Amino acid sequence: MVSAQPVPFLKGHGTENDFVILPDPDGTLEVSPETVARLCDRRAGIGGDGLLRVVRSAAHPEARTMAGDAEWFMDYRNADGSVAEMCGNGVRVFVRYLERAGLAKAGEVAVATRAGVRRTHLGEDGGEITVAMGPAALPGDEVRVRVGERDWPAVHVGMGNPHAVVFVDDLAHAGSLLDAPQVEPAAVYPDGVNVEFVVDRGPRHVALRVHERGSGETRSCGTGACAVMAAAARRDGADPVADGASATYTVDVPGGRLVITEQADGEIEMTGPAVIVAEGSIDPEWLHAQRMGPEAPQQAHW
Ligand SMILES: N[C@@H](CCC[C@H](N)C(=O)O)C(=O)O
Repeated sequence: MVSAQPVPFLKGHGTENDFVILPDPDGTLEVSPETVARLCDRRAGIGGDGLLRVVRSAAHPEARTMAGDAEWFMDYRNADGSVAEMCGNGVRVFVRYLERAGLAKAGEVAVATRAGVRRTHLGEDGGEITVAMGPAALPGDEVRVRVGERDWPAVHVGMGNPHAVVFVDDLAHAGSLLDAPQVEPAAVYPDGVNVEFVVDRGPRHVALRVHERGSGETRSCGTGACAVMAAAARRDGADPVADGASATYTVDVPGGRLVITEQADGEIEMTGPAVIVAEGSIDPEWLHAQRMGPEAPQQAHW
């Protein structure tokens, strides 16, 4: 189906991790990886680190089983069009969109994701949003990360999506991050990996740079900040689950600050901002043109 009507979109960010938001309540838009990449292109499209399609859980085959717990499904795509399980900053921006559209009210808002249902707390005042991100998985694999001549041991952390956390002396040692860091053994991450470089700023206070799978270096990564918190706590001799005591870390990212608490039951809670910056419509002719290469099917959809 070619949409003849302008297609509504919004643009938002959380600690400058920015997203194109595509409301599609009934799940009627088929958004190809190529179209996502064009929409996220900062010169030829709208621009973003990723895309958040807002679909009713009941209307999406991957989310139907979660519909009883969460009315809305965050169909997240990276800027290159690839699909990811979870996006921490994205969930906050997604909830901000639901609030703005009158689809959610202050209080507890559940969101279905490919990593499962995530519960969020939305305040009355448009302030920060807290997300229960689930527990971190720390399988203990021996992993190394290399950038140019430097290489470091890394901590494998799962936050619904895969991470390698590297503690470095200086964030500049991560280099330009124009290319993905080399992570070995590659077999630990069959679907690719997000890599966080971390320095200490003070007691339970760290800063990071991140290279995201499918998006390159970004100004923030919410799941990455949670992975960093879990790895930093264990490095510092704290294990909230074993200790029976929560631990809170401040995580500075290039685009702002996130506060992460791991509760004694292992749940990791992330608090941070979420902002909608623009609202508009996509020209249907431009969209259609994205599908008109030599490979384009007769019945184009987007
Ligand atoms: N920026 C996101 C993570 C987005 C997905 C990631 N690039 C992946 O492929 O796993 C966040 O805030 O968590």
